[in-house]
Amino acid sequence: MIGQRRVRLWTFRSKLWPDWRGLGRDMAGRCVSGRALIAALLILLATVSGSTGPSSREIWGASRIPSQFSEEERVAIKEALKGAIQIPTVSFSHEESNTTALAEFGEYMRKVFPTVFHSSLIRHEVVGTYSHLLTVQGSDPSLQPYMLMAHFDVVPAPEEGWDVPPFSGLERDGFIHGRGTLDNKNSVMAILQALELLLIRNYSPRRSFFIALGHDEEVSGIKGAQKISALLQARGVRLAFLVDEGSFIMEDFLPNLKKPFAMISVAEKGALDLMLQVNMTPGHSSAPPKETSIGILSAAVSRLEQTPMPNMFGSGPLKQTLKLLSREFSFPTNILFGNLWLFQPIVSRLMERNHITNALVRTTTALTIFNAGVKVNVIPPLAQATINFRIHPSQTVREVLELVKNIVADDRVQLHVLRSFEPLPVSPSDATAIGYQLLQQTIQSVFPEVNIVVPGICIANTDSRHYANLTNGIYLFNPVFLQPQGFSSIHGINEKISVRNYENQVKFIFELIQNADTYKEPVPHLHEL
Ligand SMILES: CCCCCCCC/C=C\CCCCCCCC(=O)N[C@@H](Cc1c[nH]c2ccccc12)C(=O)O
Ligand SMILES: [Zn+2]
Ligand SMILES: [Zn+2]
Repeated sequence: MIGQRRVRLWTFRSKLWPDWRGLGRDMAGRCVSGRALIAALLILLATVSGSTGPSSREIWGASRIPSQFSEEERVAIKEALKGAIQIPTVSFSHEESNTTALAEFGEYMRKVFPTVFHSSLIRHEVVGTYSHLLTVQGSDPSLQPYMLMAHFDVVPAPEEGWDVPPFSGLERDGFIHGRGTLDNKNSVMAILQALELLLIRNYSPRRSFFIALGHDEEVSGIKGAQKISALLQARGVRLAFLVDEGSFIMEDFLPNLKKPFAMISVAEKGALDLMLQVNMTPGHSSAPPKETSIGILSAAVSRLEQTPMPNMFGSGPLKQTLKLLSREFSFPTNILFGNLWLFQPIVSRLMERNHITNALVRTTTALTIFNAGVKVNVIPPLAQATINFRIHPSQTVREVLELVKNIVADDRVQLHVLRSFEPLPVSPSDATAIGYQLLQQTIQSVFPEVNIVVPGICIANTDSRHYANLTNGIYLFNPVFLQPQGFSSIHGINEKISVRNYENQVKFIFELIQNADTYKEPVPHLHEL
């Protein structure tokens, strides 16, 4: 079976080792004939054909299907994404979504990926009316399954400000434009596309895996991801790891760092939606009281905005992120990041300077809704404001509430928790963490220009939290290069993905699935007593 031939290449390579160090010499150091040398090289080439770089050859060591796609396939790959963008699968609110489009998207996937949806290895279920669960049956039941996740609902996209209509899927200057090209139809389509291409090449996976495609992630995944998770739990499924959106290959996010780095988020912030409310006696605006509901509420809200939550730098995965990144910087940042035991106070302040890095070091406070008043000459009785806090992995909902009470410090301001959830536990990123290791190795082989892979924090929330009951290995990573401008386009205007980025995303998943099948647990290091 293709992909199942297990060749311990490193053993093979170590046998050839003397020749590798001194090409053209045999094990005794004598010169070997040109023909013998060519023969050895040919055997070696045949064995590793299809691997994408030296690192993948060394690590995976099995015969593989190369992630090379024909011209015709490359056209089909991008056209499939364009078609997906044209279906306006908008989640407007918890109550309202474009259900016609959600259903159409299901039909579209079946049409574009016929091999996936007709494969005898794959069980397809529609969950929560519009979400999709695919169970891909591997040949080796001793291997623990994993899950690839994505969502196909999108946030609304009014046309104002867009260079091209947001649901056109137009290709211009090497980019496919439209809502969902980064968040997150790219992942839905890339996962299915990679599997389609593998199946067409008769690949049959060894390790079982699930593909979970949510239809309501943008409104928190209660009807989709949560239901899929419950279904899997009822079936007794435990996952080795899962991969979802939430982080990228970052470019130009940190001053003085020009080289891209891949950030795999291993932690996701918690959240607290808090409504502040002030009730006062209504009256005629011609004789206003000294303080009104609006004034009292505004002052409280302003105090919250002006008093940032504590800087938590030093606890959580960020220290490790910067430590690993330090060698990518030049002087003096390399010294600062590399010696946090000494420079932590300075670095933690530096991180606060930019709104994105600030979100990595603390619980953020975002004033998002404000309501009061109905008429210009009426003092309103009621004023309400809603604040969205994103909770740092080292804090809890209770701690944030306590801090809020102390900052507001006014009994006339009532606090109502609309919704809250704790940060997700930090997933492992050590040498034994299969999900992290697989992602890291696949990044290194598919993107040789990316020097470094670091664990990070996801500052937003994803559907993955619904699966925390099934695994402790939750990894958030999209194999796509992202610049700050691209980050602003997510939920903003002019969201787009380059054709090259998208092709590489397909290639990445094509490789990842194969790597998951050949992954070897690291041998535990034995210490001498
Ligand atoms: C030193 C490193 C510097 C690197 C900087 C990092 C920059 C961050 C770059 C990218 C982050 C992108 C995050 C994308 C994921 C977006 C997911 C999303 O938009 N979620 C929404 C909706 C949502 C989903 N589940 C829930 C649950 C509860 C509330 C909302 C949601 C969101 O978070 O609001
Ligand atoms: Zn998303
Ligand atoms: Zn989103």
